Amino acid sequence: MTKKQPKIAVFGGGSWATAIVKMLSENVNEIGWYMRSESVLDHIKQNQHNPKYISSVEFDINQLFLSNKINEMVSYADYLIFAVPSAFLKEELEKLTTSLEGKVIFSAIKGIEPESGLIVGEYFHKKYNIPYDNIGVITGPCHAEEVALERLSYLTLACSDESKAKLMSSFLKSRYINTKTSDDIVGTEYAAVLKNIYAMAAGMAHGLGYGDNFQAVLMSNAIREMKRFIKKVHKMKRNINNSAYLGDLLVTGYSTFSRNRMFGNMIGKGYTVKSAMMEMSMVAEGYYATKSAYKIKQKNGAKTPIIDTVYKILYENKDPKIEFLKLSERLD
Ligand SMILES: NC(=O)C1=CN([C@@H]2O[C@H](COP(=O)(O)OP(=O)(O)OC[C@H]3O[C@@H](n4cnc5c(N)ncnc54)[C@H](O)[C@@H]3O)[C@@H](O)[C@H]2O)C=CC1
Ligand SMILES: O=C(CO)COP(=O)(O)O
Repeated sequence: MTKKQPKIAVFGGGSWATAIVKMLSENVNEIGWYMRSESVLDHIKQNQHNPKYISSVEFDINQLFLSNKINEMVSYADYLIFAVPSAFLKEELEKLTTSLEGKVIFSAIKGIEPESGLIVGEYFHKKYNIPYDNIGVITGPCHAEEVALERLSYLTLACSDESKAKLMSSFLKSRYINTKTSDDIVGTEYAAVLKNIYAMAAGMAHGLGYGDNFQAVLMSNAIREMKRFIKKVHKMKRNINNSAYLGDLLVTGYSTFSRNRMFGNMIGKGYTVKSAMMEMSMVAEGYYATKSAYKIKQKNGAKTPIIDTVYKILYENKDPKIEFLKLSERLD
């Protein structure tokens, strides 16, 4: 007798949730997809694509179980993938009346829940009593736009229970998606959060007129800073040069698809935080992450000149030009 395949659902209606549903649709017969907007769901049902995010991706509606009722979707699924921006996670989860007991939660969110200052895995563990063996992370250098184009991409699936990481890997792997598993759920999550801050720094530098030579030094310093930071929060043997850490830093720091880089670029060019936010139709997680990461590093004493610089510019209204001059003297 073949083992029953667990039911899987994606929570979120943005670019990344849409890309994840696409990747799953290569392997999974029925995928649950929750998002808040009923009108977007109706549009998907009628037109087979998400009207707002990576709308070039076409879905086979027969493969989708669509709902804007979060409790209905939680009851339906065994494996829950969250791809809601971190700033809205708490608000979404507060709608839950259905228990999360026994569910396996994978976070595809690359951010820190702002109110608690916790990475998403820790948030589910501490606030919803989910055991760490039932928590996983979907990460890696991967932009939703390139998934839509079916350009070869690599994901890392992290979970302390290797069988769950492998199962998630089998759901996502395809002709254009390669997967790898890891047991570093804390380190991979922090890396995914921090690289957004460094990508904002890269964007700021570009907006200020620094060139490729400077960016290479910035990225080289960023990976060392990331290593120091992660070692303070969760010491274990890891290779920081792996794709989930260095790879994701590089794609976000260099890609024109990166929203964090775009946001930083606007700040470097002289936009205020408010005007840069208004200009963006998508989420730059690094903005929120900077505040949380700065607080964490104040507690653990990690040396983080790049995070400090970005924090001063975004939250203390300091002049990017002056702060980058000071930073440039600290880089090597
Ligand atoms: N876009 C990408 O290539 C990747 C994104 N991620 C991560 O995925 C997460 C989601 O990002 P994207 O899908 O790219 O975002 P997006 O910018 O494409 O979409 C924003 C999403 O936030 C939702 N939203 C806006 N206001 C909301 C509210 N008040 N309550 C609940 N939801 C609200 C929108 O409906 C939309 O679904 C982020 O943590 C991001 O770092 C991770 C890997 C790749
Ligand atoms: O995480 C990402 C790529 O791996 C997406 O980065 P941005 O949110 O900056 O677009």
